[in-house]
Amino acid sequence: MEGPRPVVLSGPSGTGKSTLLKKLLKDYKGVFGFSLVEGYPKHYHFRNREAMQEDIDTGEFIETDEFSGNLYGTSKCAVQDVRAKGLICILDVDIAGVRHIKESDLDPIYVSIQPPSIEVLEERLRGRATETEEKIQSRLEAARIDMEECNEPGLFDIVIVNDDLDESYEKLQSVLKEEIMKVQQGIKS
Ligand SMILES: Nc1ncnc2c1ncn2[C@@H]1O[C@H](COP(=O)(O)OP(=O)(O)OP(=O)(O)O)[C@@H](O)[C@H]1O
Repeated sequence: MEGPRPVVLSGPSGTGKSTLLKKLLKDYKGVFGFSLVEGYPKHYHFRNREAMQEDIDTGEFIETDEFSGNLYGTSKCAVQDVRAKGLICILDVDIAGVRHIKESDLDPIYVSIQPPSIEVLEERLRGRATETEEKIQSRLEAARIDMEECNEPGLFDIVIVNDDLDESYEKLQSVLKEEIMKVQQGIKS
């Protein structure tokens, strides 16, 4: 397949994925891209519910979610579109999404961002002050599972324990170096 490999960023909520991603987007302008999200019934990229369900059933979607009757998701096709533009497509998915992508032919680089400990994660979630107590508890529960499963052999190319932010960012850049260089060379030529 043409174009740079996509990147899967996974890991518990509050572990620092958005923080690291923001740094990447700032330092490497015009290198990364995001796949469009399609949805029903109220969505900018509107899909007919039956047609979308058919695509979900045949495995065309990497991730879907339904919230208050709104169905939305990311299709493999949308990821390929970003790749065809010569950009590294960023996918922020949970571990179930990672397993699903493994069954596809997307061939991304799999990166897991983990907290140094559950206690530190709790501090970060509380420090962000964006969640209710109930939400914090459910995120911590999901995090415990994620922290265990991320070490499963062959699941991730790299597991970055995000303790020192600069060190984590260095590690992230180094695992993406080859793909970043491909895009930058493409921009120059
Ligand atoms: N290495 C770090 N050391 C200390 N604090 C950090 C570090 N990385 C991120 N943080 C802080 O932790 C909080 C959570 O980070 P962030 O919002 O990036 O997490 P996330 O993984 O993107 O979460 P979500 O999946 O819920 O969007 C933020 O307040 C951020 O500033």
